[in-house]
Amino acid sequence: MTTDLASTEDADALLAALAVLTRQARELVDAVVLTDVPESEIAAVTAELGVLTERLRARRRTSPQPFEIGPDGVPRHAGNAVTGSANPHALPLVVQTTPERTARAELTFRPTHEGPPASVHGGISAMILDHMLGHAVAVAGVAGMTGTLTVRYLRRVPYGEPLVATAEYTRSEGRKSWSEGRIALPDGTPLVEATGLFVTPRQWVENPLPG
Ligand SMILES: CCCCCCCC/C=C\CCCCCCCC(=O)SCCNC(=O)CCNC(=O)[C@H](O)C(C)(C)COP(=O)(O)OP(=O)(O)OC[C@H]1O[C@@H](n2cnc3c(N)ncnc32)[C@H](O)[C@@H]1OP(=O)(O)O
Repeated sequence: MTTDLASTEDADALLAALAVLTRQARELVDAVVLTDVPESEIAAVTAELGVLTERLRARRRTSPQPFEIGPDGVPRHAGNAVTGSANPHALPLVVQTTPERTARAELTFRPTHEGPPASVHGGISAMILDHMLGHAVAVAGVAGMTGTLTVRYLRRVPYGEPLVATAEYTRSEGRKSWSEGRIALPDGTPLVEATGLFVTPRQWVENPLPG
């Protein structure tokens, strides 16, 4: 059955409960990646998880929680793959808009993000930078879809250590806007740098994102 739960239950209470479930699901993913229990225990846990998965499937949405303007006036997207409080796949990345209207996020990758041994997968770093660069153009008032993302990997990205991601809008030409950003150590040493070109779809020009 497909049901829009938000229309039948208090939306904020539902989102809060989903956020708790999502954090637990991330714990589960981390536990799966690092578990060293014997095969029989793996099989037993798998069976229990199958039952729990079916309980969640009892009522299904047609798509993840939507992009919307929250009660505090700040845009939120609980279903987003990078920032979503209701998406276990999300880090989640918590992006701040600085007074200078740049994007800043403190983040710590986990073992589940491993690519090369003991390092974060390059695609994961690119995903985080895509979002940071997109946030930077959005808060500059020229939100767009990623057209081109150029990533330069300077140093291995560790997991389990606090890092800082920043991005800023640089310029626009018509519906094309550019931003640049980086993931760095807390002392500012850059690990990965990126430049992005974002294209504002024609229909968004009339109806831009708030910011
Ligand atoms: C107080 C606090 C406030 C807080 C506010 C917070 C707000 C923050 C909110 C939210 C942040 C969200 C951050 C999200 C970040 C993640 C974004 C993604 O991952 S997006 C998914 C991946 N990208 C796609 O799926 C695109 C798929 N492609 C398309 O949809 C189209 O191709 C699109 C829109 C990119 C272009 O389509 P057309 O029809 O508009 O393009 P045409 O009219 O042909 O071109 C316009 C110009 O752009 C160039 N162009 C088009 N596509 C290009 C491309 N791929 N690369 C380079 N140039 C391109 C063209 O050459 C043309 O340039 P010429 O005007 O001639 O100079």
